[in-house]
Amino acid sequence: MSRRSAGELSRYLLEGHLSHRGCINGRRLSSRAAPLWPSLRHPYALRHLHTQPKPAATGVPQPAHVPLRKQLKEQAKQAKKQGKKKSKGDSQTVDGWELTVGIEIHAQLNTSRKLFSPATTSFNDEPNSHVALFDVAMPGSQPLFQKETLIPALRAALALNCEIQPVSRFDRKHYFWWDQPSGYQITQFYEPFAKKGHITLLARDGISAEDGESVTVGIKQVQLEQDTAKTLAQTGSVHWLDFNRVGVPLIEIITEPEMHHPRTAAVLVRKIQLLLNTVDSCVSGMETGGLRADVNVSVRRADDGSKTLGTRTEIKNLSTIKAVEDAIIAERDRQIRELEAGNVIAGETRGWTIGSKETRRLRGKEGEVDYRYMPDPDLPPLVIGNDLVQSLQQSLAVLPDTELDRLVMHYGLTPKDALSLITLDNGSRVQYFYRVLALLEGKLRADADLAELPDAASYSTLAANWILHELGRLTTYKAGPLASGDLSFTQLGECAQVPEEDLSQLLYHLHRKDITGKVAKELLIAVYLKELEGGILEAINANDLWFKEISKEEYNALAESAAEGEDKVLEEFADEQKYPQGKLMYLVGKMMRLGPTERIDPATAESAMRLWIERFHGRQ
Ligand SMILES: Nc1ncnc2c1ncn2[C@@H]1O[C@H](COP(=O)(O)OP(=O)(O)OP(=O)(O)O)[C@@H](O)[C@H]1O
Ligand SMILES: [Mg+2]
Ligand SMILES: [Mg+2]
Repeated sequence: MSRRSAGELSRYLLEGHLSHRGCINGRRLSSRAAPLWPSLRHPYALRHLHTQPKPAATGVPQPAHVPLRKQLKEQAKQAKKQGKKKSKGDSQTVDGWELTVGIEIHAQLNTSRKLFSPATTSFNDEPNSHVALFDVAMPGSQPLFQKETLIPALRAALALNCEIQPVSRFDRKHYFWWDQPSGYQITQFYEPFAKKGHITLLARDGISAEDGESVTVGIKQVQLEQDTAKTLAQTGSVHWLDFNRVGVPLIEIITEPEMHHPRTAAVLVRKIQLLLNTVDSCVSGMETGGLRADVNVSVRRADDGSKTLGTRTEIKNLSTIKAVEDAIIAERDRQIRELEAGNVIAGETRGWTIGSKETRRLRGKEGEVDYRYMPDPDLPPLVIGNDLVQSLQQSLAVLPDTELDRLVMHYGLTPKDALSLITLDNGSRVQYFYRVLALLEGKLRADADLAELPDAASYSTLAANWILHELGRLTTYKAGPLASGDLSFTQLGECAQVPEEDLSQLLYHLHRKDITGKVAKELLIAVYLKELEGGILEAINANDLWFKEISKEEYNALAESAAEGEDKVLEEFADEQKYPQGKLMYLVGKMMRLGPTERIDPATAESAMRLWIERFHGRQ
């Protein structure tokens, strides 16, 4: 259940199980000795650079990032809206046409080194402070493959069910732009390290209803490649360059053209993001620019008997899941309009701006010839031993589908809560859940009052509910003392704002009904605001917050008082098959108001009210 650290697995590799012959005349260049590469601050400094549109756009300027949580919220809102609509109004299909989508995903690997230089990867440090000579194509420098970068890449390929190739090679893909100092990107074109994988998308993942219960999409290949420098546009025609990102290892995941509905394509991107995160291949997702998607779209008439797909256009650099769906819909509709008007579709690269309705042409689609692919003569083949592959396969983290099943079956969570837990905070929230649960379980086990451990679902759902909803509520305040920012979790699931020990102690007393939900919520806020002097127990004792529940007789008397003058409401329960929950809650609410609220347990009050109703109708 818990993750293995990258370091632990790296040690396996460093023991020499990866056959690596090094690079021709490879020279180790210390990252400390790397020169500070000056940013280009003046437009004239760019005079030797092409100003034609950039032909390949793996690392073009970053559009505004939308936090994952916001993306999920937006998606939920949209799904709700779409759920209410009749399928006719849904935009997943167009009568008479078939859509085909294939996706390329570029994801930054979770490594501390660049792909071909010993410079360390860094995204928040001073610009140009992590740059080796090779990264800026300094004459005389040569690539030196950093074998540790292979570990997260292999984990990703295994999670995508790929066949790992024992021998793969690196190629040069040429294009000229200021973010690529050597004039070519080193990638894997002819012989990638992983091929023939697949991923299964399920109805519960949110695929389009037209795809039924599940759809399996082939992964054509996964290849290793370099990222480009980051361009920071300034006013006028000035661009600043940060070479910290140049040479950072990426994987490109290429799917087969096997998706036929926009939402299913968006779900694929989200699921791959979750998968990469779960196996620690990538730590940053779309929300921080660590993962970007290019979508390839074509249409053909539904009655087209031939096996040939329509001409594809490619929309580059989509940075949110919603953008994937929206851009596909817009491009599909544009292509259909063109074809219906008797025009042909030109193979081209197009762009998409968040919030717009139309894709826009960027340039004609560059092909193999434009890129002048050639094997990189400075890099030997990459030879991957089967023992390494097997070890990584065995130590692979539990994949999201299996984890979701377990959260639902064993811990009793709803699929929706289970999915939220797994998805939030790049998978750290579910790790926090396990940490809290382990402590809570320990406390329940040590509880001398309990003859046996309660049903796992009873305390797991309580913990999940608090970790998702009550913790979530803490950070929704825009003003006041609670507006102290988002909760932050480490990758292993530690949370400094609400330490697991405090939350588990709080949940332990809540589960035992030692304290009320209201008191528990106040204690949580106090923990978050760091207002507690000692721990939870000390705070309960010091403020005498223990729940002093009223007696059974008092519950019954309260039920009777609440029912007084409510004959009309009570009649609604005449048919025992129909038990109007809203009316029942109305009566329970009345009980709470009539009695000493802080001494009443709503669940026990509900049972007392039910009993009273049954007696009223002569059924008990
Ligand atoms: N007719 C089609 N309709 C929709 N998608 C297609 C079609 N033909 C190919 N694709 C998809 O286009 C993508 C091609 O990606 P690939 O990386 O192989 O080539 P590329 O786009 O030319 O390269 P790059 O953009 O990396 O320079 C794949 O995801 C594939 O499934
Ligand atoms: Mg590609
Ligand atoms: Mg492409």
